[in-house]
Amino acid sequence: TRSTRPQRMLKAVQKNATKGSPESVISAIDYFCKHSEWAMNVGDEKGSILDSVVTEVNPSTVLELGTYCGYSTVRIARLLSPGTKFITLEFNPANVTVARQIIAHAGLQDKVTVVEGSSGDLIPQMKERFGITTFDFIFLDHWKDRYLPDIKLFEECGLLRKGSVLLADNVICPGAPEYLEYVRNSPRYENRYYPAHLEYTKVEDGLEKSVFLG
Ligand SMILES: O=C(CSCCNC(=O)c1cc(-c2ccc(F)cc2)cc(O)c1O)c1ccc(O)c(O)c1
Ligand SMILES: [Mg+2]
Repeated sequence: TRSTRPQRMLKAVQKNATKGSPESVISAIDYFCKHSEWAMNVGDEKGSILDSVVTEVNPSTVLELGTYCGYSTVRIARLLSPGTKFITLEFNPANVTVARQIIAHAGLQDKVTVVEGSSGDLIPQMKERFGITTFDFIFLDHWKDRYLPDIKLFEECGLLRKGSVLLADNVICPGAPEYLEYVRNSPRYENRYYPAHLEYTKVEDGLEKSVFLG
């Protein structure tokens, strides 16, 4: 049967990227998406903004929602200090399989734990299953209609501390209007919008950074 787009992306990484080099894995995926097939990775423009926020926060605990093929997972993991606890959640088991191989090709398999399941089920298990008390940095890039229920879940589960940073992809396209309204109208968050474009296109998109004030 016909291969899937994530499987073709993995083949492109295995063919064109140097094993153990996160930068070459990132470049190979961006090249594939620009010249072969568009895919919903955060991409190079928004990826550079992600890099700058991760570097600024220098987190000890990180959660990513929406691994997909592991592109942003590799971008984040390559910047983390040794000993950082990094967990990424993916709903689709086929994507988990591809992501683990792309992360391994980058040599970053020891830096991150890829967990299969839905965020709604897994977020309440973070403390007991992974020994997390709070997250310093959270990257939201999964279903756009899950951003709002999941940020409320973080609050209810006590997974945020004063200064925790949340960065949300696609707040314009496909859009997360209810999430934006919530964080921008809540006195508990300080927000900043980073204008950019939908990965590999000229379509308007952007990232919203929200700092929890406690
Ligand atoms: O897609 C999902 C939900 S998780 C991925 C969320 N991410 C997105 O949806 C997402 C989408 C776009 C985007 C797509 C089409 C456009 F025309 C414009 C933008 C861009 C992004 O950067 C994104 O992050 C899923 C569900 C069940 C499964 O079985 C599975 O394999 C996958
Ligand atoms: Mg996205």
